[in-house]
Amino acid sequence: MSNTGSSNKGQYQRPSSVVLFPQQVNKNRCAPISNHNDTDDVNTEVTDRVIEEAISTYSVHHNNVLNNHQKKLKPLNRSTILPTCYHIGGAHIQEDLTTVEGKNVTGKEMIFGMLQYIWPKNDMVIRKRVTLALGLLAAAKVLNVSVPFLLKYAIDELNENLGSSGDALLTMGSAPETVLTVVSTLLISYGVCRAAAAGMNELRNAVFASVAQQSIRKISRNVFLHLHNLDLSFHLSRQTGALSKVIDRGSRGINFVLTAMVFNIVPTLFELTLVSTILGLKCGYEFAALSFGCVSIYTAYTLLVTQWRTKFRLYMNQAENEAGNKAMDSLINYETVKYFNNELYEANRYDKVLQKFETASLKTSSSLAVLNFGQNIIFSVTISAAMILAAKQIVEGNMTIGDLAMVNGLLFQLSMPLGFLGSVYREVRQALIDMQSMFSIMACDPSVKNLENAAQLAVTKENASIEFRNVCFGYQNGKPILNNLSFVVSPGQKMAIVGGSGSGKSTIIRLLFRFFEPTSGEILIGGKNIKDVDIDSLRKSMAVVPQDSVLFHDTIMYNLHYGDMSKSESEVIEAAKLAELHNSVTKLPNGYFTQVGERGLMISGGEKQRVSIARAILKDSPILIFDEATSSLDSITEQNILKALRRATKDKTSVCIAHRLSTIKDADEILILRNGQIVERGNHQMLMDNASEYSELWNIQQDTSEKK
Ligand SMILES: Nc1ncnc2c1ncn2[C@@H]1O[C@H](COP(=O)(O)OP(=O)(O)OP(=O)(O)O)[C@@H](O)[C@H]1O
Ligand SMILES: N[C@@H](CCC(=O)N[C@@H](CS)C(=O)NCC(=O)O)C(=O)O
Repeated sequence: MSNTGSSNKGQYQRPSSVVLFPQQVNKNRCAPISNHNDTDDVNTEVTDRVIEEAISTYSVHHNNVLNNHQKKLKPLNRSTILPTCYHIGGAHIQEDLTTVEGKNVTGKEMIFGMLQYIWPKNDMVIRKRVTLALGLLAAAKVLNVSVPFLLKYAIDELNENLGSSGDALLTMGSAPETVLTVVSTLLISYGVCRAAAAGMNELRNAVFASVAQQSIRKISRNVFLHLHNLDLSFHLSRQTGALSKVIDRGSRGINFVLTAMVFNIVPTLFELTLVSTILGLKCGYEFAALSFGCVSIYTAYTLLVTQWRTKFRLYMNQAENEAGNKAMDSLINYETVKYFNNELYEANRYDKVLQKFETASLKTSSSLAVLNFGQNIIFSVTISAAMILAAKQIVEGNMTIGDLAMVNGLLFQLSMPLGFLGSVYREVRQALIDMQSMFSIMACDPSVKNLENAAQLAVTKENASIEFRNVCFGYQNGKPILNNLSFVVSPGQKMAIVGGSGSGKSTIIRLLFRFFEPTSGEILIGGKNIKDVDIDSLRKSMAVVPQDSVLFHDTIMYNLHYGDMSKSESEVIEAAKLAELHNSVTKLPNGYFTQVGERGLMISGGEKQRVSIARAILKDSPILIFDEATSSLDSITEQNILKALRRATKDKTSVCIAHRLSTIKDADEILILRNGQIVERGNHQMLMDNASEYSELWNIQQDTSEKK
């Protein structure tokens, strides 16, 4: 069994902040749907990090067989973890997340999934908020539409009461003071309505922000929990970094779609209907047709141009990622670059990608200019045409000058939310793709799951037996790993498993923990087939010291406490003493509150392994499993640990996987495994008495240690 624990040291550590592009700092906000707040990107990074770490700790714990190259986390480029519309100029374009694809999800399922969060069954507070936000939205739109009306009335009032010379003193109707009072009131109302509409929009944002944030939180939590409930095989076959991106983007996608719907698409449609109806009723059907026609042409033009220019953004994002990776790779290889005097070469290589970025970026901005200019022309032509029509009606005596101002105001206001249509379209499309990835993971079912009404496994020291009955297993069809394996470990006994690399030792542990199901045969614990019992209770009955001790990026105390969060600090320290860790920890600058660093890289391999042992001791389960528990220890520590292990395993059933035979000499039974089959079995003395493979191995190891 190879020890991959120490090799973690060579793994890539993501730099905390490498800002390679100044643009990445200049976040772009989509004004009409700006419910991100300034802390969003920081939070995203933190959430991303926490999720990635938790999942990677999970997969690394159980993923000893994957080689280090596969296990390396793909470095996250900063831009890929920024929320939507914080990316350079707006959307990110879908990267290849095929590694995390799950089941196919229909649009209906996605809408239903989304509604569960925005209109939750048992949360009246959220429902009230959504209703209030919609009410505010309708009120704001009505107020907005009334603004041009107030202007119209003010102009008409002035116009009707002024003399033809325009001299205010030569009023034709009411007294000048009265006219002024009426006009002032109308114009003050104009200002109040404008301000009130803006105020209601802000209030609506504030009311809905909490719904959106709560749904993001709930979704992220649910997906996270779901990921933990999925099979080990799911995690082994997927990239952890990509998984965390799926959660992040998917939940943000939902937020984006909701926000775009509630704040942009639906209100704009509402306003369009309102404006067209008013224009139709008040000014005639030509005006209604004009506004409808304008919006239709505008929409078609925007969608077409947006589709055409999306490829420039794709090139830009690709070049950005490439440049980020090149710079990162070059900086990681800092020493190598120096050894070979290749600084200029590296800079030129980097510059080539920057050139690509520059070209794509220029195309993006010039195509944006085309889009914006075209959109502007469509509205300008419409407004001009509408005013010419109005002027004609005024001349014919069917409309007033106030009506002309009203038509202008209504159409101008309509153009405002439509100014972001292209971005909203692009972002919503992207959000739907992101949501699809997330919902399809949510639709993945774990293949190992509890039977309905599965019984709790109640294992005590007295009945803590383990039995493998004719167990066969293979990870892939046609490649058997365990071959008709049978053995029994009685309560309180210590069994050892010895065998070459790849002989299937760790697989036995994975089957015991029910990370996989045997192809045939049965596994019994405490006399119960583990297939029939509750998985949680099964895993509670065993404590494991894994081959690869990966720690959480927290303090030693936190990592030890992880064995059993319900235990007190003094019990944690007691466990650390039993695992011969206490003395090493007290020598550290912050003692138990020393940070262990990402994946525990800041403490030694031996210390990490003792943390694992201590937390297994803390878990205090009737069955203890050691997968090469002493592999990272020097001989002196090993002796101490062995003492500790003997103490820990006293009265407990234990299974020890070991390469160093000295560590399992006292086992009640030793199994020698080859190609998933037991080739020799017996206790140390019995095996030594025969001319066994074990005795040969023992002698070789004794010779080696004597030579040392
Ligand atoms: N998830 C997996 N998918 C496919 N094959 C796997 C998987 N995990 C392990 N294997 C293969 O199964 C075989 C047994 O693996 P296992 O980890 O049980 O060996 P081991 O005896 O513990 O080896 P080592 O001493 O090197 O840890 C190996 O050939 C390994 O490549
Ligand atoms: N009027 C255009 C552009 C709107 C706009 O300015 N969008 C912001 C993002 S919310 C932006 O920076 N876009 C850059 C781009 O589209 O390249 C449209 O309808 O899409």
